Amino acid sequence: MRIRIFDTTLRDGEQTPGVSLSPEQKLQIARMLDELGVDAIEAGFPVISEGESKAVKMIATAGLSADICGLARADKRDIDAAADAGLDYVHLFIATSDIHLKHKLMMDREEAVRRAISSIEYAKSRGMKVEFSAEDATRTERGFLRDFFKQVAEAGADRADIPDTVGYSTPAYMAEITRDAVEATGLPVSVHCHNDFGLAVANTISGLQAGATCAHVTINGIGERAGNASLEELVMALQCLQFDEARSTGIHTEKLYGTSRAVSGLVGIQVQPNKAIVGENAFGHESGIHTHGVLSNPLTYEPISPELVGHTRRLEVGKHAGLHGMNAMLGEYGVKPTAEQSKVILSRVKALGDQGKKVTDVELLSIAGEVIGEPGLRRMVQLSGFSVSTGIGTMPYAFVKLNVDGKEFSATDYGVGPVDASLSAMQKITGEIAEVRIREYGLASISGGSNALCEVTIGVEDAKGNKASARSVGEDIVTTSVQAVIDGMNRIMLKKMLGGKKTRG
Ligand SMILES: CC(=O)SCCNC(=O)CCNC(=O)[C@H](O)C(C)(C)COP(=O)(O)OP(=O)(O)OC[C@H]1O[C@@H](n2cnc3c(N)ncnc32)[C@H](O)[C@@H]1OP(=O)(O)O
Ligand SMILES: CC(C)C(=O)C(=O)O
Ligand SMILES: [Mg+2]
Repeated sequence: MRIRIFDTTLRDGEQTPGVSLSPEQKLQIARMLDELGVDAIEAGFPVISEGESKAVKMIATAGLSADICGLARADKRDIDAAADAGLDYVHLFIATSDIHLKHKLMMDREEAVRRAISSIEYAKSRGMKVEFSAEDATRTERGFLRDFFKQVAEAGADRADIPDTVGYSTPAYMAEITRDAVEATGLPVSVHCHNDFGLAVANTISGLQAGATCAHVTINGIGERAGNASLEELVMALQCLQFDEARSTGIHTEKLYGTSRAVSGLVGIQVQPNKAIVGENAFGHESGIHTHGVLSNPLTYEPISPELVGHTRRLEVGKHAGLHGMNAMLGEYGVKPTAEQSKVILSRVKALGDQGKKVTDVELLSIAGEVIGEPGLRRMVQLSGFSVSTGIGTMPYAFVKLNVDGKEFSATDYGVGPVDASLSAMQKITGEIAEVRIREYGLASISGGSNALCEVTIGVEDAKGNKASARSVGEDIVTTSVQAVIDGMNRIMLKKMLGGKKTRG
């Protein structure tokens, strides 16, 4: 069976506290969603602001293949705003649970039914198709919910949606009320599940198994509070797991990782490393037993291949590493130690791990270089001097001194902030010695408080197109940024130095 993917990244996803997109950014994401192959895009909630209405209009007239929809309360003004934004498909909603009726809408069930019916009739009179949601359906008295949906269908709605507004349902209950809604309406039914108890995807699947044919989802699972069902998790689960009946989607799965990263950048929300399918660690391995298995056959410790979702496999070394994985990593650089040398290298890697340190591949190569007597395998770029000044009413300014293969280089520069000034000064030196430029920079806080740890990820590239990325974690944003660039440079220089050589040792 073909499942319809209704993406609400631009509506519920944008309701994530602190997230706000310009019309141009919304259009950019809508185009990506369209290329990803979603069936419907909830472009926004037109009545909420001028910019939102403009964004919805831009998306509705962009010639995308997906159906474009907008949200509206059971209120004439909202429906007019949706129609005026050029929509021919509106997502109407009204709450049906007693807690929402009594404490939020201050109306009884009969009034909610009347408002639902009149809003559907009005939207239809304005020439729009209607998907109707019974907000907080999962906390609504079951008999009333069934009856409500029946009347929604009789009033002319084209689709019915079951929102688990505060993520309160269990998979079993989602199945029960989905069966009710399908029977009561005879319409195509959607499920819209929130993740407050981490069950959004499980509840969505359960609704689909019980007869729903459409899933409301968001990229990276962003949305109100703990978010919505994640598009990438749902799509891959439907495609790869064992179910009673096969369910497919029109998603081009190889675009999932790229879309996830692009949306993350635009909304300013980092993807957690252990997020299923698209997290940085989703196909990352350090443990020796796992890397050994994966090297022999990736399916030993990966349920699907990373290429299927546009991701890449990554091996790391550290306290949990084993010989097979470590040797494979060294092999990627053409370094082939003897069995005895490997054991020594591994014990030094583990000793660093025991001190709580992360071991990058540059450090691994440097240790290997010392052990096998290959002095070239070391950090060629070292920071030998650094100062930065910043403040209000002054231009941030940085001085950087690098030791590159025994030679000292220094540079100064200004920037919009201390990180920018430092990286511009570094760029002057790296450009001069190796034509290396910084092409990506990302900064995230990984703990709370003013003494939070920050994580910097960078991508660097030389004139010949050699690329490297590096990640650095530290307490100081500026020095951590500088360290990340130095790690990236060392990687590029090692890659260049080892290029072509296949074996050593
Ligand atoms: C579960 C969900 O995700 S629901 C969607 C949530 N999304 C948003 O709220 C988007 C951003 N919202 C906004 O910009 C504003 O809240 C607006 C423009 C929608 C409304 O703003 P305001 O007029 O200032 O009202 P406010 O937000 O304070 O209160 C909500 C009003 O909507 C009413 N309302 C809520 N849901 C519905 C509904 N489905 N149908 C009709 N009215 C509704 C409330 O009763 C309240 O009405 P009142 O002002 O007459 O008391
Ligand atoms: C607007 C509705 C469908 C919603 O987002 C919810 O109830 O979670
Ligand atoms: Mg929602």
